[in-house]
Amino acid sequence: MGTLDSITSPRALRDLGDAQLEALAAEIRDLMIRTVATNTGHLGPNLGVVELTLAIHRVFDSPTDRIVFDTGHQSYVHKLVTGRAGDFGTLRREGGMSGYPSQAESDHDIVENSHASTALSYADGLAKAYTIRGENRHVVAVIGDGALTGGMAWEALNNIAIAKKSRLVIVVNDNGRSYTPTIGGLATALTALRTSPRYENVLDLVKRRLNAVPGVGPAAYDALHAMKKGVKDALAPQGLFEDLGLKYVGPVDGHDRAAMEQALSQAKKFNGPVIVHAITRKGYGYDPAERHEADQFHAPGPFDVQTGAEKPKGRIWTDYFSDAIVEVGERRPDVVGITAAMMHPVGLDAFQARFPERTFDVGIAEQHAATSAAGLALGGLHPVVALYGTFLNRAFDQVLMDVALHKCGVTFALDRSGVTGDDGASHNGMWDMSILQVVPGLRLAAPRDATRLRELLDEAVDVDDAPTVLRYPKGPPPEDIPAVGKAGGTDVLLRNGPRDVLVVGIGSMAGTAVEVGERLVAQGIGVTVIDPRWVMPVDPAIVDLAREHRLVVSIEDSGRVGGVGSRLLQTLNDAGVRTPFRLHGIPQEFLDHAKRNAILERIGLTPQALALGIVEDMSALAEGRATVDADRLG
Ligand SMILES: Cc1ncc(C[n+]2csc(CCOP(=O)(O)OP(=O)(O)O)c2C)c(N)n1
Ligand SMILES: CC(=O)[C@@H](O)[C@H](O)COP(=O)(O)O
Ligand SMILES: [Mg+2]
Repeated sequence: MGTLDSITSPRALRDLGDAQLEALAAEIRDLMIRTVATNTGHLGPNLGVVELTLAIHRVFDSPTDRIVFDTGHQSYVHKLVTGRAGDFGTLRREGGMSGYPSQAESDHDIVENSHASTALSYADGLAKAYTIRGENRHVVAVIGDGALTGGMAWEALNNIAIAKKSRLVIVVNDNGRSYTPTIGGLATALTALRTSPRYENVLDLVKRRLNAVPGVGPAAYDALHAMKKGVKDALAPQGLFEDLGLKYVGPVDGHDRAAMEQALSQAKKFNGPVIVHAITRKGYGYDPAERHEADQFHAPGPFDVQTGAEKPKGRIWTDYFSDAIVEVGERRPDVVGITAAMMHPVGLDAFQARFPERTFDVGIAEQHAATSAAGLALGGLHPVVALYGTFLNRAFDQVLMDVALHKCGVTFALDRSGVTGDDGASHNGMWDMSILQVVPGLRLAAPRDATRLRELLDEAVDVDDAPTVLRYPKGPPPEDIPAVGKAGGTDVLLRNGPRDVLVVGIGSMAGTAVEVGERLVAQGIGVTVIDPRWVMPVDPAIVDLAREHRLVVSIEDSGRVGGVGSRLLQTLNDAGVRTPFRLHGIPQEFLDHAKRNAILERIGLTPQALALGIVEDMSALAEGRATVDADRLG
């Protein structure tokens, strides 16, 4: 029975002595390592915030004081000390604990969105609300150095700096990395502050001298603080936070829990906005994570606890994109690659190794990525911006008004599109094919397999007068799905019997569509299965095919509302084609975390469920029931 089991509330942490807290930290690390080794998750980030989180919960009183985690991937320790240690074995399991804060799990959790750089804005709002309501509550925001490279964080800081009554403590968890080392001027400024030895040595010297003086009291420490400010002004580079008018405490060793508590207590006393700059190491306390070259076990797959060796995983869509973009780079010297702090996860690392001067990591700054890509295109290059689908959401206006309005030849490669599953609601790439439908001139492709990914990427980078988008899911692609014919630019994947049902399989759902077709054939229903490849603009050949069939069914791994199916339906309406239409996609709701296949099963995007639905639709048609018109737009 470890100490952790006795921590049913964070207040219990205050009764523990130093030795018990040391033991607790070790117990927490051990549990996280063993659990993530099988469940997967964000081990590196959480190993780096053990002492920091314990200190926060000992100085502040959650949930009266609110704790907001930016991105939320580093909230395991917080969960463990807020009464959820017993459930930790269900981490990222369907029906189990989320890998991010969850209001449904605990009233200690408040922000669930896993999109980075939002915490300071939430915290600004919360602190102002408590001030206006006269509630004596502190807000503590934990934000990583990577998340600080996101524009929203600076929009928030600009406001927080003048919100003098906000009892807001911002803990900058500075481990120098996003996945890879954090880039940019901010990282340089943080590093300068973190590593100015003269600043540290002078302060230690002053502290030692003060301690040697008998009867040193609080006045002397206030004098030390004033001196520290003077020292910092004199020796350390001007803190960019102080230039904004924010109080600054640090840098503090984020693994020295007592030092963190002292800094947090000092910050708490300010009763106004203040930054506590904590220096930590990602993966701290687990050698395989600390030594992990690529990303210090940011989000490892299953691994061996003893050695840290990750279980080998087969090639995923990302790997095929990685190979294809290098080949494009070989033949097209004008093609450049852009990532938003996810060089390896999006598969641009090989391109970077081959073309370092043509690869840009812009930090967690998708909006800047999109508009700087427009600049690169206006300057005569062809940028390929590689993102996760869900993170394109925040750059929508940039795609619309900075890229498309100017007809810039920018290609967006959206990995993790469709249902991703493990990372919960804000990570599913289920929005891109809806929001991009309204962008004039934009061309959107959804490859069904690795061969089509390569083909479509080649076609996309040849378009220099409009934005092009490729979107593909998490995980391994299917075996190649050959076409048996063509209709316009559309691949025909299966044709059998009379023209009863036209099944439009979009991207990763093309394979499912073929299986649906095969089931229909077995039921004596005639079927044509097609893959549009380019889903925007709509291929006129599909309108002709729809006219010739008795029922059209679209299947997409994207939100139903405003997606490709909706666009196709509207196109048919506009062409006066009244063929009954059934539209299948992801229900427009926030999906709880679970494995991708389990979610697809639950929402009916499986060959069995889809085929059954079509058989029902066909009999409804035969009996003159009008249900299949339910999806027709007015
Ligand atoms: C808008 C957005 N872009 C990209 C990501 C992917 N992502 C998750 S964590 C992370 C790195 C975060 O670095 P940092 O804030 O320093 O936290 P650390 O992992 O170092 O604790 C990134 C890029 C995201 N969650 N949100
Ligand atoms: C927190 C975050 O946004 C990323 O770390 C994400 O969890 C990674 O997802 P994949 O595991 O699909 O690369
Ligand atoms: Mg970091």
